[in-house]
Amino acid sequence: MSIEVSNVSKQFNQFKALNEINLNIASGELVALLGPSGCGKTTLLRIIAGLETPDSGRIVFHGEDVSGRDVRDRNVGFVFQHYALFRHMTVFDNVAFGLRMKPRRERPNETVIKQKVHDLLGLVQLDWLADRYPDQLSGGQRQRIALARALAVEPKVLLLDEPFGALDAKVRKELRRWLARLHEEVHLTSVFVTHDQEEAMEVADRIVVMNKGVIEQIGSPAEVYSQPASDFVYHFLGDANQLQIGDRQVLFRPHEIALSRQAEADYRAAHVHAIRPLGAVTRITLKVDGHDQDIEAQVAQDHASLVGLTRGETLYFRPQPGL
Ligand SMILES: Nc1ncnc2c1ncn2[C@@H]1O[C@H](COP(=O)(O)OP(=O)(O)OP(=O)(O)O)[C@@H](O)[C@H]1O
Repeated sequence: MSIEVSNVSKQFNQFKALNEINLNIASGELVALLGPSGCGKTTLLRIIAGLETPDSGRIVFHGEDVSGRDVRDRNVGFVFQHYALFRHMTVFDNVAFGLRMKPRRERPNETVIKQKVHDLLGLVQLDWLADRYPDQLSGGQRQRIALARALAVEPKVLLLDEPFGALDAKVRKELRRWLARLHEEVHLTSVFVTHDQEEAMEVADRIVVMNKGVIEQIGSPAEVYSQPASDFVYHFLGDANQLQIGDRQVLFRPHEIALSRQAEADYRAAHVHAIRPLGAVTRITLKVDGHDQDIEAQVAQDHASLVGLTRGETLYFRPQPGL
C-alpha cells in the first residue's frame, strides 16, 4: 500500500503546525519522520491515520483518496509511546482483541484466532508470555506485544509514534534493530515518528527531516547525513562543529578532523578541555582561542595523538570535511 500526502496543511488557531506537506511513500517502505519537538511529526502521522483532519490537502492510499474516510475505514495499525495494552487482559487476549472485535461476517473462529495469535507472538518472539498480564512484562516486551496486537488485524499501513520513547537507551537500541528485522520480514508500509536521529538512521529506508511544520529534506539515511540540504539538517543529523576559517564558515563532524601533537601547516592550535574514552573511539573537547564554541573531535582510541595526552595540553587540529 503506497501513501501519498499532497499539499497537506494544518493550523491550530493561529499556529501553522503543517505547511504544504508533500510526501510519497512507496509500498513496503519504512519511513521515519524525524525532527525536533513540536515540528509537526505527530500531527502528520495523525492526519495519515485519519485521527486528525487537515485544513487542506489530500491523503491517498494506493491511488485512492482516503481524505474523507474515518480512521476505522483506513485499515491502519498503531503503536504509540505509551503502551495501550488492556491491563485486565492476558497477552494472548490483548493480541486477539482486534480479531474478536471484527464484525461477525469477518471474524475468524476461535481456532483460527488461536493459531494467528501464536504466530504473531512467535513473530515478536514472545510466545512464552501468552498467559501473562501487561504489568508482568518489561517495557520492551509490552511494546513488542503492542506491535503484535497492531499487526493482528492485518493493517495495510503501520504507524508508530515514538514507540520506544519511554524505554531506556539499551532496550531502545535492541528494539529498533529488532523492528528493522521484523520489517524486512513483514514488509508493511510503515511510518515511524522519532526525534532521535540515531534511531531514524538505523531503522528507516528513508528519512523525512521536518522543522517548524515543513519538510527540510527527504532521503536515505546516507543522503541526509552526508548530503544535508540545509544547515538545519546538518546540525540535526549529528554533532556538528563550526569554525570560521578566513571568510568561510566550515562545518564538520567530530570524526572529520585531523589531530597532531606538533604544529603543522594549516593546523590550528587548541587547548584540550576534556578527554572522554567511549570504547573504540575517544572524544576530545578542544577550546580554540578567540572562538566561542568548543570543537569536538573523535578519533580511534589508539590514535597517536592521544598517547599520554592530558587536559590543558595544546593539540593541533585541521577540519577535514568528508573524511
Ligand atoms: N490539538 C492541538 N491544539 C493546538 N495546538 C496543537 C494541537 N496539536 C498539536 N499542536 C501544536 O502543533 C505543533 C506540532 O505538534 P506535534 O505534536 O505534531 O509535534 P511533534 O513534532 O510530534 O512534537 P513532539 O516530538 O514533541 O511530539 C506543536 O507546536 C503543538 O503544540
